[in-house]
Amino acid sequence: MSRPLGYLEVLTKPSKNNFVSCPTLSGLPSKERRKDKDYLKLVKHSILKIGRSNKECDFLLADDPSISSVHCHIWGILFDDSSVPMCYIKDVSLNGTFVNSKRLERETAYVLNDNDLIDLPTLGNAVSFRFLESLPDLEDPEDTSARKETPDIYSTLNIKKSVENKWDISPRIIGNGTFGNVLVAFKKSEIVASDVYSRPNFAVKVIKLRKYKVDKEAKILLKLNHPNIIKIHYTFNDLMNNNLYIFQDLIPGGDLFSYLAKGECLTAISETETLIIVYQILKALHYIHGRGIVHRDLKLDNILLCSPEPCTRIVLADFGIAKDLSLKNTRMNTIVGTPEYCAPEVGFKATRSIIDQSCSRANTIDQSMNGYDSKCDIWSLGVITHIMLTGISPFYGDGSENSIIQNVKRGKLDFSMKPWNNVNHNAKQFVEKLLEIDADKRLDSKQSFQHPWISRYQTQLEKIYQKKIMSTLSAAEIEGKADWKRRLPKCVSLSNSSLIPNNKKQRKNI
Ligand SMILES: Nc1ncnc2c1ncn2[C@@H]1O[C@H](COP(=O)(O)OP(=O)(O)OP(=O)(O)O)[C@@H](O)[C@H]1O
Repeated sequence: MSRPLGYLEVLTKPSKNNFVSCPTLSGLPSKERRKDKDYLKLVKHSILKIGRSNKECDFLLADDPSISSVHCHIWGILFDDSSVPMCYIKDVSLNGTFVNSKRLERETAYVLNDNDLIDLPTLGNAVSFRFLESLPDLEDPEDTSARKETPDIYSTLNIKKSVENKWDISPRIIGNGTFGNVLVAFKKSEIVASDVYSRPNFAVKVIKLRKYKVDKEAKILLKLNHPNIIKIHYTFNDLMNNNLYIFQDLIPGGDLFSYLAKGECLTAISETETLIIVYQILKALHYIHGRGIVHRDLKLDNILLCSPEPCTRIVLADFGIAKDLSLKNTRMNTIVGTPEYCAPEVGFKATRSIIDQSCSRANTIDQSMNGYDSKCDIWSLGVITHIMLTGISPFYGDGSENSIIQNVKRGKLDFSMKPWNNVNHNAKQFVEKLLEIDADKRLDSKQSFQHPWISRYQTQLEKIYQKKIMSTLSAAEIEGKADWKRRLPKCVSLSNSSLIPNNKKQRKNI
């Protein structure tokens, strides 16, 4: 059973009806009672919902009309088993959710820190929770000696606490990869600007720059502006320490790999959920390929979710080895990427010199001599789609590079495997067309949209896309364009004065 990623101590005296079990948490130990206190557990990638609707919420506040049917979402993300969980809160209400007396921007996720106080304004007594990273030691609650010493991340990673007096970097690591660490960051100007509102969170990727290498990732990202591509706000090159800082949106739902990972293996998701993700990745690929940019490292880990649930907005990240061909329209030759997702024409470092002319991929050799183009991203999308539909990585074998190479050489997909049983014929054909060894015959991003698996549902997919994107972009980004206010939950609106945090200092400032 997965360990809790955090706890909510219920500070408001609960009435006997206000805790309900919910479908996402059913069967899991979602509540714990200790010394007369109730603690709600945050379970990996399950969203805990608080509000008035007994159909949708895990914690029910049915008696108070100022609470929205779903008032706020709280969830935890675990990057991997060795990392510290990240927990987030998002307000989706009319009357607001407050953390440490500051109101949260609606539809925007915020990182929760140990001991944060969460208040929901009501007509009667405020409803309050305390967020805890772990449960207090009940034997001796005052004893802090057992608590973990947090290492000094700044000196361990050799990174700055503050950049150019514009950005603060928190010691919280969201994730890490081969090239860098990603941490939570804040814009300094937001401290003054958001006197009442809580400060928005950003992410900063800190990459060790190899000498004489330019910051290609930042340069490419700065050119792009698309809802399914990570948005960057600022970059800073620390020449003294050879570090590049890329400040970007924080995408709070974790990556697709963690989303699919249950226990020891990856699990399949429904065809509809897969379709919605594939549609968004295709939008992003169509956008970048049209501008001469090739990602070259498309994989589950580089696809981020705005929240850990079906139908969410997804965002392509990690343009660390992306290539910009817009200035010089050539093909590429460098062998890069992750073998499991790597198109045959890109080649594998281990075999480029000894590739066997007699293998069924003879044409691949010519292609690899001629270089490769943006279709390498389409192959990777084929691998990703295969995994989402079946939980199986098509060429993974025993995971070694040799085994992957052998499997890619054979290029055979096995649709007789059980997980394919309930998958629609069009979906299988789509995967086949993306995992076509001959890159010339492989679909490109435009043709992929025209494949029956996608085109048949185009209207519905576009509707879901517009709705989901509108609801997950922050209010500021969609201001003036959206009708999101009309879609607010039906509940009693508190007067403006009731929205002021119940805190003297705050009142003075207003
Ligand atoms: N903007 C972001 N918001 C939230 N999480 C992020 C963000 N950027 C990256 N991450 C998390 O950090 C992880 C590592 O980031 P990234 O892939 O950019 O690093 P990398 O060193 O280039 O990785 P790789 O080894 O895949 O090349 C991602 O898998 C993701 O879980």
